Amino acid sequence: MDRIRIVGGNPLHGTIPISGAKNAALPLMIASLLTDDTLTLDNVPHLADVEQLIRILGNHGVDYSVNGRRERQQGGHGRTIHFTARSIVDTTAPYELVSKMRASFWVIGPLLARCHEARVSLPGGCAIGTRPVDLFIDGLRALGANIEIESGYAVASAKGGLVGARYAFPKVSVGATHVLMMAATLAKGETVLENAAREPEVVNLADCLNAMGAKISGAGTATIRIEGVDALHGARVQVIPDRIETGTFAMAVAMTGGEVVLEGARADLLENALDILRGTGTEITPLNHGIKVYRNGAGISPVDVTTEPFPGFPTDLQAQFMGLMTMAKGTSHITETIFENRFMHVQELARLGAKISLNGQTAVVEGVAKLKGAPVMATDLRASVSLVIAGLAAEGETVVNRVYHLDRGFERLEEKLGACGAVVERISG
Ligand SMILES: CC(=O)N[C@H]1[C@@H](OP(=O)(O)OP(=O)(O)OC[C@H]2O[C@@H](n3ccc(=O)[nH]c3=O)[C@H](O)[C@@H]2O)O[C@H](CO)[C@@H](O)[C@@H]1O
Ligand SMILES: C=C(OP(=O)(O)O)C(=O)O
Repeated sequence: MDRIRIVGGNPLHGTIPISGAKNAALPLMIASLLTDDTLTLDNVPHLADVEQLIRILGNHGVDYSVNGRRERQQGGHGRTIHFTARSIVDTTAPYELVSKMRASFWVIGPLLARCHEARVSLPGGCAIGTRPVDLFIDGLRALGANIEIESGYAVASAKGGLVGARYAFPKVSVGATHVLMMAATLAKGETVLENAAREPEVVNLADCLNAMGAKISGAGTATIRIEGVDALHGARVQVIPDRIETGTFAMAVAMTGGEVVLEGARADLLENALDILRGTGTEITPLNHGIKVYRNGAGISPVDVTTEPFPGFPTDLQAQFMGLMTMAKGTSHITETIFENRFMHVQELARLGAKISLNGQTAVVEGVAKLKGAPVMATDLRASVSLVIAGLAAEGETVVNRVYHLDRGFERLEEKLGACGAVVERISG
C-alpha cells in the first residue's frame, strides 16, 4: 500500500493549478444517464472516484472517450470526457461497484427518471458517520416512486413515470438535492424543492441540466423549481474548480508560511473559509486568474469554526483547518455539525504533538509552538490531507500511511506541493 513521506519545515512558494472539483464532476457525470445524446465535460479531474464512477456508468451502458491527455501532461487543467448513454442496458447498480463510493448511489435519480425503474445498492464512501439515504427515498416517493429496501438494495419503480411535486427537505442534503433535481427534470409537471442545498456543485449541476434542455430555476438558493420536460439532449459543460482543494492548499500555506498563487481558483466559491483564514493572519488576495495566499513569519491567530451547509464553513475543510489550529497562538474551538464521526484525524494529529480534546461535537485545540514528524494513518479523504499539510509544517519526517483515500480526491498532490518547495514523495508498495 502506498505511503507519503514528508520532510517538513519548508515554506511554500510558487503556483498551484487547481483541479476540477470531484464533488461537481461526479453528479455531472451521472447526469449523462438522462439523455441518449453525448454530454461532454471539460476540466474533469483525474481521481480514483472519477475512474470508479466511469466503471459504474459503464455498467449501465454509458460509453466514454477522453481527450486532453496532452494538456494534462503539460500541467494544464483537467481532461475533457465525452459520455454517451445511447441506451440503458442495466438498471441495477451492484454492491461491488456502489459500496466503494457514496455518490454512486445518486444514479437512482436519473435511472428512475429515464427508465422508470432502478435497483441500486446502498452506498459506501468515507466512514465519517452513518450517512443514511432516507431523504433520497422520501423525496423520490414524493415524486411518485415506489421504493423498498430489499437485501441491501433500494428497489425503485415509477410506472408511467415520475410526477412533479413539492418536497421540503427536513435537513439540507447535497446528494439528495442533486438526485431530486435530476429526477425532476423528466417528471411530469413542476417540482419545487424547499430547503435545498445551495452548494456551488448544485449550481454547476443545474447549469449542466439546463444546458441539456432542462428548465430549472433557483439553484443556489433554498428553493429550486424544476419544470419537467419530455427529453434532454447533449451539452458541453465545464466542471467548476475544486473549492475544497483550494481551501486545503490555502491552509497549507497558512501553516508553513510562504506565498502561493492558486491558479484557476474562484474566491466566490469559498468566501466563508477565506474570511476565516484571514482571521488567522493569512493574507488572501483574489486575482483575475486565481487566489494569492501569503503568510509571513508572524504567528497564527486562533479562530473558532462551526461547519455548516453552504455558504457556511464546509465540513470538507474541517480537518485541514484543525491542522492549522494545532499551531495557533492560543485555543480554538472547532464544531462539526454535518457528520457525527468526522474527528478521526484528532488522534493522528496528536501523534505529531497536537493538543486536542473532544467535547461532544466540538474539538478544543490548544495551539503548540511546533509539531514534530511521526508515522500517521490516513482514515478518510480530508483527514488524510490534513495530516499531509500538518506534516509539511512539522519538524522532521512524517509518513502518512493508507494514502489511497487521498487519491479519491486530490489530483497530483505530491507533484503540486513539490513544485512549491515541499519535500514530499510517494513510496509505492
Ligand atoms: C460526493 C460529494 O459531493 N460528497 C459531499 C456531499 O456528501 P453527501 O451528499 O453525502 O452529504 P449530505 O449533504 O447528503 O449530508 C449532510 C447530512 O445529511 C445527512 N443525510 C443525508 C442524506 C439522507 O438521506 N439523510 C441524511 O440524514 C447526512 O448523514 C449528513 O449528516 O456533501 C457533504 C456535505 O457538504 C460533503 O462532506 C461531501 O464531500
Ligand atoms: C466525504 C467526501 O466524499 P464522499 O461523500 O464521496 O464520501 C469528501 O469529498 O470529503
